Amino acid sequence: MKMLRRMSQSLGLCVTQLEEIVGEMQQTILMNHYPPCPQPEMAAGIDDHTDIGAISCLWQYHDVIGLYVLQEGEWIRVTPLPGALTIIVGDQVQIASNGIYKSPIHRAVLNATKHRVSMVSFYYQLKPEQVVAPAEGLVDDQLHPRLYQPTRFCDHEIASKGPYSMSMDGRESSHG
Ligand SMILES: O=C(O)CCC(=O)C(=O)O
Ligand SMILES: [Fe+2]
Repeated sequence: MKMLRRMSQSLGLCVTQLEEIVGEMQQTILMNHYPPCPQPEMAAGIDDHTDIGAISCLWQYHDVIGLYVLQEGEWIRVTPLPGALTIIVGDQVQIASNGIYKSPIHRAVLNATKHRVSMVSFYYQLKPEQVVAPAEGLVDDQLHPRLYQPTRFCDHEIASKGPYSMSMDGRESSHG
């Protein structure tokens, strides 16, 4: 996957290293429909979570805001741009990059008056027993201690209690 190759290079790793660590991937496409709700704060869209796979590519209908990302304790709106995809780093890339790339906590909320549609393409391990660990070149004893032990994708999935995760920062999923 081209994106993982560029990310690998940006970390100073060899071009295919992230792909090798993450392993062979499969893709699942999910369509989300959020009906309008006069009191959006009273309804659940998709609760706070991180995506457990490697990378998610999100398309959202450009007219309706609904995706928020948690950054330094604040929920930041992700404004959809016509024709653009939003790329969400998943837990596996956070592990492989030893925490340099962050798998952001995000949520989707309902709109008071408009329908919202989004489509997500999740890329994640084909083999559930694939072991993912931080790239050796990103770990050293002084400045960059190992943040994650080698973890099988299936164990991470169980720890996350399903396809959505809150296990990266020790919080539990309230989703699903
Ligand atoms: O609908 C959205 O904008 C986000 C959906 C999402 O985060 C997900 O399905 O994992
Ligand atoms: Fe998500």
